Amino acid sequence: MQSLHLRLVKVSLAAMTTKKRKRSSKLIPPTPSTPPTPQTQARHSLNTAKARAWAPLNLTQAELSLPLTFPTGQTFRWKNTARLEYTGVVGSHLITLKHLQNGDVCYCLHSHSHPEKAKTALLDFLNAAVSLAGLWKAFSASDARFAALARHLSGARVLRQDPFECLIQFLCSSNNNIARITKMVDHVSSLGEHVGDVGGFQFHVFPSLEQFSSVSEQQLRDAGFGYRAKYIIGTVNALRSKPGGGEEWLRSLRKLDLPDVISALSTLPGVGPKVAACIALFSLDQHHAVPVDTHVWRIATKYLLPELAGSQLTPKLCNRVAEAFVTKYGTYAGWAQTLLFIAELPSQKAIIPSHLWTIKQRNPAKVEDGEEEVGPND
Ligand SMILES: Nc1nc2[nH]c(O)nc2c(=O)[nH]1
Repeated sequence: MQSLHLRLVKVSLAAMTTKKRKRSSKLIPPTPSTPPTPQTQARHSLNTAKARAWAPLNLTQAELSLPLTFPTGQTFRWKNTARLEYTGVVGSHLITLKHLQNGDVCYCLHSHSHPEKAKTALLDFLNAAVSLAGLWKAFSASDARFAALARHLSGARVLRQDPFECLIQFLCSSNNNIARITKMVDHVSSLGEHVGDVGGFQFHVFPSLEQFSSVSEQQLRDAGFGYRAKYIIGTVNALRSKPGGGEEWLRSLRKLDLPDVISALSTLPGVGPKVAACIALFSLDQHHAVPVDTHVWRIATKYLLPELAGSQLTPKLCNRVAEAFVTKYGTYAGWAQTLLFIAELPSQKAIIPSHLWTIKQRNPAKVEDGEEEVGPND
């Protein structure tokens, strides 16, 4: 478990290059939405760091590693609130998860209301019904490199996020790095109801589509969102025009087949094939969705489709890569992609033997570029 902690420290340091700090500081800190009410204040005092009530979750570290699941690019809402502890909001429930000495995960609710509902929502959010160890055994049997990486990155799980929350986060993610995306997501999150503070972080329920309507493109631009402001507001407007409600429309995509899900998401401003695949995988039960960007292309041309090395990545080749992943790993190919993607993050390099690295040396010019997409520069 010690090595997991070291890794976390590395994640924070990786986000602190001078240039990135300069760019990040352009983002105006979010204004708190509603001041704490007597109810929320009472809620905070229910579970102070000293008097927390922890309960087991029946997930071992091989099923869920918090440091490999939360700060590695699929959600930007969970905070590292203490050593081997992460806190976030699922629905309206403020929850802290932590690893015990033996690696098992336990949880603590910061409110006494609806504990059963909160636990059910948490298990759903964690995709707990899917056996990660079982999947990885199968992936490892068909791929020796996957097997070698899996030994070092045990417990990197795919989440089942709220689709609207996932969509807005990935609109913030385009050409962006984890530190800056997190600031943007914190900013918009502050539009939602404040549910508590833990470890010095403020937590909010993710704002509803209706709450997003109170923000203008200019306000987001002024807050440092750049061109993403237009996409967020355009998407909010497109969703608001859906008969029956935009959040319901998004949730209904869970019942469709992957190509229809990608087509539907692609009608929203700012959603291209990669962002659509991330939303499909991380919130819409599309376990074989495979996000393809330059980082995944590099992995694919080195290990899966060497005959394509040297070609230019086109939308057609993106599909070819996704198909190659499905051929190799099957109906949960997106879960395999997640491990291979995480293995590329520099924050993981300290724990992965160098013979397993795809990139042997980082390109200093790209490291300087704080706009680089989530991936090997994070
Ligand atoms: N597991 C993955 N996480 C991601 N975050 C992000 O921006 N892209 C990816 C990805 O391809 N896989």
